[in-house]
Amino acid sequence: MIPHTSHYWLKNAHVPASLMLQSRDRPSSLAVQDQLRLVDVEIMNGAIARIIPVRTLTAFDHPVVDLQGGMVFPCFVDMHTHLDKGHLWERAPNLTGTFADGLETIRQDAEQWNIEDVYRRMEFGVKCSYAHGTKAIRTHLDSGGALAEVTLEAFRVLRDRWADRVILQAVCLVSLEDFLTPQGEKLADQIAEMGGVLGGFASMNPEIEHQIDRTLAIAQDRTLDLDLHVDENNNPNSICLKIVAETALRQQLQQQIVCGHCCSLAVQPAEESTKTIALVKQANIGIVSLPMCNLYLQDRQPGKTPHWRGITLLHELKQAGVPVAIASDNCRDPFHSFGDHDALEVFSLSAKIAHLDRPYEDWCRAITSTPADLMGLPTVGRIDVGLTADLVLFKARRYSELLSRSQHDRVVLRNGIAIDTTLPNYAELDDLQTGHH
Ligand SMILES: Nc1ccnc(=O)[nH]1
Repeated sequence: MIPHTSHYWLKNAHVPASLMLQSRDRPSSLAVQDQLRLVDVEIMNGAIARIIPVRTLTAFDHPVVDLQGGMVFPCFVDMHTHLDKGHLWERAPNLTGTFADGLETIRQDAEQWNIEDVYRRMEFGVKCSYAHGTKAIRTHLDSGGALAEVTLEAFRVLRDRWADRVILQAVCLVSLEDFLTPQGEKLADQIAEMGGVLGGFASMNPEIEHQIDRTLAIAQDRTLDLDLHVDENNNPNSICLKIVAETALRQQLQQQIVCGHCCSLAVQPAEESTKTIALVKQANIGIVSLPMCNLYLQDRQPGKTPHWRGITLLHELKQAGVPVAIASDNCRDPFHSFGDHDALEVFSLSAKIAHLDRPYEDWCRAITSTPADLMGLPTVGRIDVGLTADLVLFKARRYSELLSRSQHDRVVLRNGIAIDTTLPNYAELDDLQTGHH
């Protein structure tokens, strides 16, 4: 379908207005309900050369692909994953599906992790992600004790081998109390050396204020951005997000903070959550929600029907001007039995879980330009003249069509060239599923 030439046109493309800077002054050509613009896009030498309203040109002097109104997205950004844990469900299933058993199952399995095992499972995840149209991925890496040697090294090799296809960012994942110890300081140094992001798991305990204070100070010292797991529970007394925001304001922290999960915000009284959201906005914190994993883990009690959806206050945060992203989180591991690293599936399910369809507005930014900005990648996740032609082309012409099918026949362009979107075969990992146990 895409011509083998470096100069061609994509004609009749429906592009979300909010993903194009230059779209703002042209409301007349929007497909109003879904806020899409119908445009012709000129691709030249791997980049976007021109974007013009349809029927501006009557003749084209280069090959033309007529998309017939199909939607075009920029390549996706998946900003919260756990590639190191991925694809070990068969050897480490979570038999109750609870968060506590997820933690314990991983703790046991990780005793046997080595670089090859972690590398191959991580690369499997990256292959899926790339084939689905993702261009940038941030992964947390379990880094407690000796694990850091394994996960950080496997990550470095993966990042370098995939550098021409996927931008990979690493975040360490330890309990925040580790940052009160010399080992935590050493980990922060390693993260700084590899250009990573400082992360950890915050949960309520008598020392939490001190732990958060120290973690933020360590990041400030090394000019590291932060990406924390906070309040991944349904306990209204879990207020780590609020403490992070207050601490950042008090320290006048300059680094970008992202907080993931923030589930308990949704079960707090409105006067509490409103105050916290205002602090989050003031502290310039970005929020990433993990709707698929939290739907799986939250409110799980064996034999009982779940009552709540596990997501944070996506709408209220966004209305307050807080950058809100959504991401995959865990795939086929003890924290989430499913998942294929498909950002479109994340968006599609999130639209249904969180009602991102009333209206669709600019929610498409939550898997594209918003996480790109939070990851410090201002040219990724949008469609504009001069940017690389990294695009995902769908047959679907409207959101109702886009979000009703898996879109497995999508075309992914990287540098204007269609890539092979074949997914890796699960059998590639068979020898790892039995090797340890
Ligand atoms: N949701 C999660 C929490 C902590 N660790 C994970 O891998 N996933």
